[in-house]
Amino acid sequence: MSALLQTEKLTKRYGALVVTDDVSLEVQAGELHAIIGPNGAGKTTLINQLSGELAPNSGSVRFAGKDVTATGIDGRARQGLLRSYQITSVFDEFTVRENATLAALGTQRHAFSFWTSLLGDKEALAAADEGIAAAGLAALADSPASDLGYGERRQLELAMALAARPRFLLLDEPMAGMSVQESAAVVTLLQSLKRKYTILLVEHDMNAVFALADRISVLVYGKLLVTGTPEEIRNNAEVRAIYLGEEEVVA
Ligand SMILES: Nc1ncnc2c1ncn2[C@@H]1O[C@H](COP(=O)(O)OP(=O)(O)OP(=O)(O)O)[C@@H](O)[C@H]1O
Repeated sequence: MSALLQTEKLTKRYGALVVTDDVSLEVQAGELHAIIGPNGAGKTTLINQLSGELAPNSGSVRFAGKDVTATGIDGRARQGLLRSYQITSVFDEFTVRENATLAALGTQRHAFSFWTSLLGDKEALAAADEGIAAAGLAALADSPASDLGYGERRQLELAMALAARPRFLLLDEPMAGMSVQESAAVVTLLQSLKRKYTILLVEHDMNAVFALADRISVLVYGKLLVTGTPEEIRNNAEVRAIYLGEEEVVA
C-alpha cells in the first residue's frame, strides 16, 4: 500500500494558539484511518485543511501524488478527495435520488446548469443510485428529504458524497447526535464501505473507532502523538493516560 493522502509538517495557528502543530500524517490507499483526541485537540481544524476549507500557515497536503495545498474544496473534490457533508446542501423538497443526482452533477459542471439535465443525465443518475445503495437508503430513494429522520439525513449526506464517486472520504463525526441503534447502523454501513474507499474518520465514539479503524492517529493539543493499529493504540501508555477514565479505549 502507498500513501494516498499525506501531510507534511502541517501547521495552523490562530494568534498564539497552534491548533495544528507540525502534523505529518500518511493515509494509505484503501485504509480506514481514524483520528481521535480530546476535545479541542484540533481534529476538525485538521480535516478542514485536508478538505481545502482552511489554508494552513505552513506545511503541505499531497493527494494522489500531487501537492494540493493551494487547491480549494471544489478542486480537491474533483480529484476525488471529498468531505461527507458541506459539499452541497440537502434540498428538503427534493427526493433522496434528486439530491444525490445533484451531488453527482455538482462535481462535474456549473451549479446552475444541472436543472435542465437533472432527470436526463444517465451517468449522474447511475452514480446517484450507486451512492444511495451504498449508503443504505435504496428503500427511500423516492422519498422527499424532508421525510427523513436525523440518522437517515446523515445517510443522505453520505449518499451524496458517494454519488460524486470519491476516492477518499473525509468523515467528521458521522455518529454525532445519533442514537445507539443509529450509530450501530452507521458502523455496519462504514464496514461495507471499507476498502472500496479510503476513509479518514474523526469520531468521538470509541467503540465505533476501534471496531472500524485499520489505523488510528491520536492528536493532542494539535500535535500528532502516535499512529498505530487499534491494538497498539489501546496499549499505548500515553494514550491510556490521556483517556484515563474513558473506559472504552482501555477496555
Ligand atoms: N477560527 C478559530 N479561531 C480561533 N480559534 C479556533 C478557531 N477554530 C478552532 N479554534 C480553536 O482550535 C482548537 C481546536 O479546535 P477543533 O475544533 O479543531 O478541535 P477538535 O479536536 O475538533 O474538538 P472537538 O473534539 O471538541 O470537536 C480549539 O481550542 C478551538 O477553540
